[in-house]
Amino acid sequence: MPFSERIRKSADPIWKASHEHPFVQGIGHGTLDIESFKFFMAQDYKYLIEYSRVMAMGTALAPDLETMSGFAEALDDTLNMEMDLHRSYAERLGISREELEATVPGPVTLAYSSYMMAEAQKGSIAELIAAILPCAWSYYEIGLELAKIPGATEHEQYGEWVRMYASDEFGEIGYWLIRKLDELAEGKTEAELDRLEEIFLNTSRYEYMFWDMAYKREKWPV
Ligand SMILES: Cc1ncc(C[n+]2csc(CCO)c2C)c(N)n1
Repeated sequence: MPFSERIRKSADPIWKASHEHPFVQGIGHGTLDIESFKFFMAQDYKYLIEYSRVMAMGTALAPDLETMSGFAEALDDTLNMEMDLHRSYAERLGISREELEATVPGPVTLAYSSYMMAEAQKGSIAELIAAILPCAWSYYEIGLELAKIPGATEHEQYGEWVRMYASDEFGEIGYWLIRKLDELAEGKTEAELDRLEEIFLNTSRYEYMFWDMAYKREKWPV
């Protein structure tokens, strides 16, 4: 069994909880409170800045040109395609560019992005990929699931979001990371694989927490 299949299986209960979360279902059915969506997009914008730094580290740590170029491409897609979605939604929803950039990261956003960065700084490309993979892979799965709901891709507010994450272009980034991790997993000891699985499970949990904090518009308690 490829390593990606093993970790996807063990993360299944967490991923199911994310798919069923009222925030995710609310996007698909067009019923999500727009204030929660605005909150999410602003927090996500800050998250994506940190995610981009991790991908830049992946570019620097890459052992060969093919891997380097894959990371550089994914980095470009995040900064210039995915974050464009956030910038255009923000404009439409009345959030200025300054406001977007000045968003204070909430507790989950900060914890999630700091954890990814900490794993990336340990220096192994496999750990870095294990940390960022749930992000790219789970959004594609969610995008595809939501796109099956009648009317979801055409919804006035959330249709564009669903179309972007269900797109082949986003799928490709996820599949590329999966292939890389499977290649890197070959020849690793069971203890090393367990460690990669633990990282993958942790960022899968953070993905769930991110949906939940956006739904509740969670702020710092003091
Ligand atoms: C919390 C959070 N998790 C995942 C994504 C989705 N995402 C982030 S980077 C990337 C890969 C290509 O750029 C994808 C699909 C997000 N936006 N926010």
